[in-house]
Amino acid sequence: MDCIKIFSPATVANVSCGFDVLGFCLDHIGDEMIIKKTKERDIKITKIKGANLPFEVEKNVAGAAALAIYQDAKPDYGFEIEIYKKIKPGSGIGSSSASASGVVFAINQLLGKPYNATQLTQFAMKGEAVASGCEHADNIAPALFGGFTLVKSTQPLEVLSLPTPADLYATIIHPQIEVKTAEARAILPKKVDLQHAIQQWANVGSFVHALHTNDYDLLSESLKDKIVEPYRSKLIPYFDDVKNAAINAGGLGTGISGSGPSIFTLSKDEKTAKNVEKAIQNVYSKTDIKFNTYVCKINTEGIKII
Ligand SMILES: Nc1ncnc2c1ncn2[C@@H]1O[C@H](COP(=O)(O)OP(=O)(O)OP(=O)(O)O)[C@@H](O)[C@H]1O
Ligand SMILES: N[C@@H](CCO)C(=O)O
Repeated sequence: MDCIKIFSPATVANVSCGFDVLGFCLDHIGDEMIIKKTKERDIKITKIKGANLPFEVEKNVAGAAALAIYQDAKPDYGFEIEIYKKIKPGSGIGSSSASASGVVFAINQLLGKPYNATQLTQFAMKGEAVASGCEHADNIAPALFGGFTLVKSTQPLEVLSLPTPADLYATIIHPQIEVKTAEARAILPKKVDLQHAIQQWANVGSFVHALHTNDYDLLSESLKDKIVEPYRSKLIPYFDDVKNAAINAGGLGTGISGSGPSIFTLSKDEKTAKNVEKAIQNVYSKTDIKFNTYVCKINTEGIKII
């Protein structure tokens, strides 16, 4: 195989209680990428459509991730990358991660699949660091593994695949403002209150248990964030109104998607997820902020060849 076209999905990181460790993968929202083998032994980005992003390999997360896997594999050929961006950079639904994880998935296929998903996550993290200034994997892991994931540790990297309850849906609202991950990380406190930490790790444990037991009530009770949301919600206009509207419409829980500004709500069926969509559209349609909404099933497959 000399050329491959892939779909690289959007993802929701943090999932309220699991800052930097929990994430899940969305269906139908995602970027497309075409990667070709070339005779020249280097990495080139030849086309970017849909967003104004750097073509310099080291400055583009796709380029930086591609370099990481390329320098490890040392093939006697190179790769050209075409990026068709559908996920707006700075949206909070894993735009940078879609590029980083998509490119390493595609190059691995062209190399004959020598690497496993954990090794690919490690390479993609080098790309994610270009966007956010630190190597976190909570968007990359769900894109590469599919479904819900928990990043148990980054050094050494260990990713756990969690079960996905069959009827779970996500509603996303993306207000058209940009929140850069690097900036949303910079406003966070370096130390946390012990009482808040106790509640937070109880919620992470409960959330993981709820996924294993299909316990939607427990899942709903665990979707809380005492540590990060109080700081970041200030960057997202009408966040509390969206949260109240989503819960009143039957959503299980609402939180900031990744570093925002997108907001996610989990629901226990598609009908409720669509009612949540209407309710949150109603909040933003009364303002002058442009927005998009999506209702997605949880994507258990992750990145796929198209
Ligand atoms: N291929 C790429 N795709 C997306 N963003 C890129 C890419 N290459 C470089 N960037 C830069 O990364 C930043 C966007 O990444 P950032 O992590 O801030 O947003 P996000 O991925 O949408 O958010 P989140 O990680 O919270 O879901 C922008 O500054 C953008 O210019
Ligand atoms: N865990 C990351 C996800 C965004 O890339 C954060 O919230 O900063």
